[in-house]
Amino acid sequence: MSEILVLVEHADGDVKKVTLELLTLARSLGEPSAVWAGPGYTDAAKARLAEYGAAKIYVASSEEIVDHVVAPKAELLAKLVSDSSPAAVLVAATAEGKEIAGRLAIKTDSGVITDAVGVSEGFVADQSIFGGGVNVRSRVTKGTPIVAVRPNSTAPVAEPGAGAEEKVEIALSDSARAAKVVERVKQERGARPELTEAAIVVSGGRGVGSGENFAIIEKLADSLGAAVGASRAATDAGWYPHQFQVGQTGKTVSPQLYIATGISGAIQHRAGMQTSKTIVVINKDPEAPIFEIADFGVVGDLFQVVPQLTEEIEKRK
Ligand SMILES: Cc1cc2nc3c(=O)[nH]c(=O)nc-3n(C[C@H](O)[C@H](O)[C@H](O)COP(=O)(O)OP(=O)(O)OC[C@H]3O[C@@H](n4cnc5c(N)ncnc54)[C@H](O)[C@@H]3O)c2cc1C
Repeated sequence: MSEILVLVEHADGDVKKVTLELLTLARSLGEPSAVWAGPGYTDAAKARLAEYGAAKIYVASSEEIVDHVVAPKAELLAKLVSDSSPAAVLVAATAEGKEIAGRLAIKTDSGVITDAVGVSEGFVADQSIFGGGVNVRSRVTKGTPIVAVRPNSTAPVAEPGAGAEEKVEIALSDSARAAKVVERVKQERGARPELTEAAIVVSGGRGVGSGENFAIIEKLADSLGAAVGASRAATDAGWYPHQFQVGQTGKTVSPQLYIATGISGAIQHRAGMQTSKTIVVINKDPEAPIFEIADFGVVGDLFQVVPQLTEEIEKRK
């Protein structure tokens, strides 16, 4: 069976959900080999990768890999492409993943497709463009297909693989060492789950009215153990940080439950949340386009509905 390399995204030793999605996708195309770059590899990480079908796990755990943000990972993948001639390489379409994909394409003289939302037989990649208005199918015609797949495009499904470990030594080139990390400041992580990995997301839009008012969105989110998201209108107004923006130019989420409050449902917002399993809308305008994709809708003032909903949820705990 043809080998598909999957670059592992990990933080603090934990394998990120997007990697489980990529392994699931890779299983439908061939035999996945996970590629772990940098320190932090543990037995738990190995078990997780094998649980989702990694037949092989390449481990390059040199500290040096994280001393130089992106370039070493591209060099590592290029070495593996040259050594084992895989049928394709899948990376997450995160900012870092896309840069690695581009560098790898140059190094291996291959074609690259970014922001895919699916990959099917023959490595034909689906891309959803113009805010989900147009679907494009593309195929790499030169070299090893390199595809950056958007998080939350595939539902992760466990199916065990052999998880055979293979250590990889890599001698970085001078150009990979040309930019070195001089300081790392860890971002404060609150108690809430990470936006793209959360099972429930509560988002607020322009209807929330101010940054202070986002407190009621946060309260509802906390009552459900959810992440908080925001529309671009809310982030552009400075009411909520940009890293929480959902949509075409923000994050793509696909939780079990998405609660949209005070959001009209512009196509660019929908592009980032329309694959959520259940969508609940709270909006005072019954004509708001977001109701078109709602499973449940409440026509009402969010300043009345949201606190009542939070209170009811808290009572039932
Ligand atoms: C290139 C490009 C990229 C973009 N990328 C993104 C993106 O990634 N994400 C994104 O979100 N947008 C994006 N946008 C912007 C997008 O087009 C919309 O402008 C934006 O999504 C609107 O945000 P909103 O729904 O919060 O605001 P509005 O469209 O103003 O809607 C506010 C809603 O709140 C409701 N409301 C008001 N008061 C209350 C209340 N008290 N109770 C209940 N409901 C109330 C109103 O009825 C209305 O439906 C992008 C635009 C462009 C051009």
